[in-house]
Amino acid sequence: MAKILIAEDEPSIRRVLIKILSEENESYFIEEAEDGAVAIQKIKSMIFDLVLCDIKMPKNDGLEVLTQIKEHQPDVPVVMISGHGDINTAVETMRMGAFDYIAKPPDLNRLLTTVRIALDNNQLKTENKNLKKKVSKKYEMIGDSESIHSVKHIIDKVAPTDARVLITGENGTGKELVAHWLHEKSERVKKPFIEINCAAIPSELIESELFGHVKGAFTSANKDRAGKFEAANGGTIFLDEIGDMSLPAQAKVLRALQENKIQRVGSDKDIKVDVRVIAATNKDLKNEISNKKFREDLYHRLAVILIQVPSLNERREDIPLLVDHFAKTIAKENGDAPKTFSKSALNELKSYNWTGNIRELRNVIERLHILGDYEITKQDVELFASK
Ligand SMILES: Nc1ncnc2c1ncn2[C@@H]1O[C@H](COP(=O)(O)OP(=O)(O)OP(=O)(O)O)[C@@H](O)[C@H]1O
Repeated sequence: MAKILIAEDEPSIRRVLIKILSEENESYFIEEAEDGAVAIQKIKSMIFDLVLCDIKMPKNDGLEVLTQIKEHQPDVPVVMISGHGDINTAVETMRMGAFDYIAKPPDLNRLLTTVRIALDNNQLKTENKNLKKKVSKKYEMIGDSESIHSVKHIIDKVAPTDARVLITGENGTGKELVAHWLHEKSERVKKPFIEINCAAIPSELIESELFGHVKGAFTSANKDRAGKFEAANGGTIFLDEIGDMSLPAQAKVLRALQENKIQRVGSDKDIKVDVRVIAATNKDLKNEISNKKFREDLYHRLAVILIQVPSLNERREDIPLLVDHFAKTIAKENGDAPKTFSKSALNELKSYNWTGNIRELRNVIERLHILGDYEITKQDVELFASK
């Protein structure tokens, strides 16, 4: 249900506007203000999705109302209503942040189109904001240990540069989280962050996945297709599980890194790309190099900056914080009130020998939440963690 404020001193025009809008959509909730002062008072006490605002009004004019809206509800779209001779002022209000203006007497079609666009725009903005909030919550990096602080410190130092980063660490230690923050804190943030799990893609498909292909390059290539490198142009590509990439694909990635150019599979045309590369692996790449499974030259190209993400066991002091974080998020996901673990329960969780994978800790908290068991013993932890 959209909440609309109509600020207009001429009763006949106010009536027409209310009629048009109510007929357009019965669910619109419409508030009226007969002068600028009433409009300002309503703006201070209610949240609106749209304001239609006359320019000439007694007490406070449309410009003053607009200024107040920008101060109290900066995101709400404001459509100004201008009479004869107000056109210059109407244009001025656009500079002040008005969404649009319509002339008096209001033309039905123009009014409805403007209202629809303004409301859609507003909804999109709100959805975007919520999405952003969700994304940053999802990527929260919890921890106060020295090791996690040093990871955060490197992220802050390295993120704004274009340096390539190799992130190492056991499964589920938070490598993806680190890659995400390197992008988020860089100037590339408004451009794409493209992730590719090299272990999950069959080796015969990885080249086409990374670099795209042209029609006819192979049997199922029935049209030209861009790959992830092109999709990430201007942004960041995150090559997760790079240690599992085939040698031919490694050779192609190496060329892309050396020359900032790629070729789609089946084409010899170079395509310039500007992509920052971040890679991650849980493998010991030095070992893989000795075993001829990973190219040494590629390693050196990738590992300009090395970030070693500590495993959970190396930062046990963070366990109570993580437990609290997971208990809260799991409770929220289930629509329950968050509960807290006792000190002795936390100590049991802290002293358990985890695999290092943070997901394991989260799973245990989830099981305990489902059972409503927040008072746990060593045996409980062992039982739940080993499941
Ligand atoms: N410091 C942290 N604070 C809160 N959650 C974390 C932290 N580190 C990791 N996580 C969570 O643990 C899970 C595993 O993290 P992530 O996927 O980043 O690990 P990974 O090392 O990339 O895993 P994999 O090796 O399986 O690719 C995710 O749900 C992530 O949100």
